[in-house]
Amino acid sequence: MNVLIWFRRDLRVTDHPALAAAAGAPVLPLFIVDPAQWALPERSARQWDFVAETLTELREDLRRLGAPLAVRIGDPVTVLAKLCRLHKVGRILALAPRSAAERAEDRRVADWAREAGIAWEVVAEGEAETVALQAVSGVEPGPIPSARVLRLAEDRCAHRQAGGRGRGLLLLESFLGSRGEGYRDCDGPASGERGCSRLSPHLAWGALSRREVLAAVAARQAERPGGGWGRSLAAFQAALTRRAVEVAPDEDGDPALLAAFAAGETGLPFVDAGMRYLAATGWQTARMRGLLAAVAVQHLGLPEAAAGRVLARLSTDYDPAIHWAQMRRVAEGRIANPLALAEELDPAGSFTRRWLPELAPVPDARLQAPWKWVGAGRLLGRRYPEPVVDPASAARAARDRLRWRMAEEVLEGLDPPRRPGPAAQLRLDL
Ligand SMILES: Cc1cc2nc3c(=O)[nH]c(=O)nc-3n(C[C@H](O)[C@H](O)[C@H](O)COP(=O)(O)OP(=O)(O)OC[C@H]3O[C@@H](n4cnc5c(N)ncnc54)[C@H](O)[C@@H]3O)c2cc1C
Repeated sequence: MNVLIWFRRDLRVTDHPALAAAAGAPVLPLFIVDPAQWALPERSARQWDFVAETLTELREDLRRLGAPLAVRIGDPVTVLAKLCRLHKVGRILALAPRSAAERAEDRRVADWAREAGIAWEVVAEGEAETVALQAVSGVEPGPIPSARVLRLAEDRCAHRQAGGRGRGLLLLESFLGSRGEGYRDCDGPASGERGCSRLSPHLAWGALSRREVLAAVAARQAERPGGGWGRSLAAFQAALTRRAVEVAPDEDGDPALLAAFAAGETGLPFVDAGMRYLAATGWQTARMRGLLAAVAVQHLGLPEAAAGRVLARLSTDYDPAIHWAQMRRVAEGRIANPLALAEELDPAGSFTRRWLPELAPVPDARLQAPWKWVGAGRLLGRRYPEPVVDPASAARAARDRLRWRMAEEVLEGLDPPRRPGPAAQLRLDL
């Protein structure tokens, strides 16, 4: 019986139990580009470009094993139905879904498959041997579409990470070989660029499996059990095994504030520098993402969903299963202090100055609060915006809102928002 392997956020041939389960039968490996998913506001061309590069490499890896990847554009059920009919497929295998949207899609596929008399199996992630494949004959691989073909808006990201498993493996090697030693203390926006693993887009799209990265970490731990390496590897392991739960986005917010936040034009220099860095690279450290999300939700009062969509669209590694859980954690967490955090993470101001060249005339002492500078009148509202909120009173208002919300939830008999425990806490300052 011909077997179709449906690739989704598992773009690899190693550690792929669904591929291994199909061994012996003719297989049709498939990736479906669903235009409805790619039209969502949290999706962007930078994400697709990364995926397209990863698919190109996956196609080559699968071709070497014996069955190249087919790529089709369309609604998943329609595409699957057509391919099953054309190529006499009787069984479809896929790895388990990770997000609510994927789980909903799986329910639709299961209903259709039952009606159509096709076996539909979801296989759990895990270790698996890479096996030689026999291709279903007569399948046109089909082009991997460009972002333009998918009608994704133009999206300049000058320093985007390149896709492909090979790139991911190189990052893993350099991280475990040298870059990772100071990982535990690398949460500033400048040090994090080199000191973090930068594996997130590769993990988000499954070009590397979490299991194989954890196995490589364990091997390194055996070589370097203590000291800086020991602490950093333990912290990295904790990040990799953090639970990812999706919280569905639902609301919109004040369009002017949202636009200022998205453009890095809030008038709060460290926040704007962080947003402009994210826009230019598609990546940020966890601590900076926490600050950006916190300022958006707490100080600017933007709904979690609207702020989350802006951050998601700019992130090459957007992963719904991680992203919305983190947004919720930040929204319910401690109130951030962007000025204090700027002082801690960018004490010399070099990161802020690099991404906000218009602040060149502002002296160091006023860099993070240019409205207090005597020359502010020549700069603010002209080359750089006035702050859209006063950080201190916005923080007080956010604290009051959070207290009210907790009180209301207790009155309604619900659990108050859980505060993260010390180990998991985003280190945002009060
Ligand atoms: C508001 C907010 C939104 C976020 N959205 C995303 C997202 O869409 N995609 C994403 O991959 N990460 C997201 N994160 C988590 C984290 O910021 C990134 O994983 C990290 O910055 C990616 O860089 P890295 O690969 O160098 O991470 P490293 O620090 O080297 O960590 C290694 C891997 O561990 C995993 N990881 C790290 N932190 C977390 C976490 N808190 N929860 C679950 N897994 C984690 C990631 O897969 C990451 O690649 C978000 C964090 C916040 C605060």
